[in-house]
Amino acid sequence: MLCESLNGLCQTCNLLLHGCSVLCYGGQVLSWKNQRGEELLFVSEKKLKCCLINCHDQFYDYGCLEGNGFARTRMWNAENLMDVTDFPYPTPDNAYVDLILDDMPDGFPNWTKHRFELRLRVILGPTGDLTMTTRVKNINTNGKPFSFKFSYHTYFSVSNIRATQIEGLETMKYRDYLQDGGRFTEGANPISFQNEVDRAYLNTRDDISVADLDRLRTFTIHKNASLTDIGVWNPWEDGAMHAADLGDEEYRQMVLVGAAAVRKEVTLMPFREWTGTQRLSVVELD
Ligand SMILES: O=P(O)(O)OC[C@H]1O[C@@H](O)[C@H](O)[C@@H](O)[C@@H]1O
Repeated sequence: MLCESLNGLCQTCNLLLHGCSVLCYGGQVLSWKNQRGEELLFVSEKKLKCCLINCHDQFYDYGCLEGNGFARTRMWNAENLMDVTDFPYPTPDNAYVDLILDDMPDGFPNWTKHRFELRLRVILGPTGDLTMTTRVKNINTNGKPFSFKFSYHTYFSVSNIRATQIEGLETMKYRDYLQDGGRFTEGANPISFQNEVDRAYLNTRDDISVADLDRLRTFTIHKNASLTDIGVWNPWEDGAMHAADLGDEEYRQMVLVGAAAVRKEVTLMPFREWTGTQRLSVVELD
């Protein structure tokens, strides 16, 4: 692992020299490349914030908290996790980095009673697979449980959103955040994109694919059982024009598909922990 300063502001940790780079700001994976050195993740040219795998918790119960959680806008620290517990154990042919966020978030009046520890391990495997495991631990000393929801925001780079399909979510139930979170059932075909999509597919299978039909590239997300759901988002033209952190045309080159636990809140008693793992792999035909 090699750590360096980026713009004097944020520390990045590079896993191997070419494969992957992780940003301490927000606990985000900034770059994941294939063997030809091509970037597989989407990075907005407009702002750093819209980069890639955005690991964060959503503490929905607490209305005053930032939308989409606070972990993504906090500085995490690189710190090796000594007790491995449920974390995938790094082997000699893996490269990995451990990040921690355990500060009390300031300015969240309804959250001040709770102390938590968030850890993220990012592993780059010998075949280029990228595994992220997040552990949330309740370290309250006041005997109180807390509840949260969680999602990985994985921004895949695609050549053309109109030639992008998601496979594995057919016939699944989903919440549509563009229709007040209403529940619907997906049709029998792979998902394609003709306009804005902002959904959480519920209780999905564990392997979901994102096919870039123009580039003959297929990403697969493999998730563990504690991540029951899959979030899918593309803001389309109007949404991109109104998003402060996305260029007007950038919606064409990205799709957010990430493992999540949003159907039900996770409730943790003091000193209990929860882990959620997603592994990304890519297959290219040319
Ligand atoms: O910019 P972020 O935090 O990655 O979020 C992008 C989108 O992610 C989706 O999952 C949310 O439902 C949207 O509301 C949100 O705008």
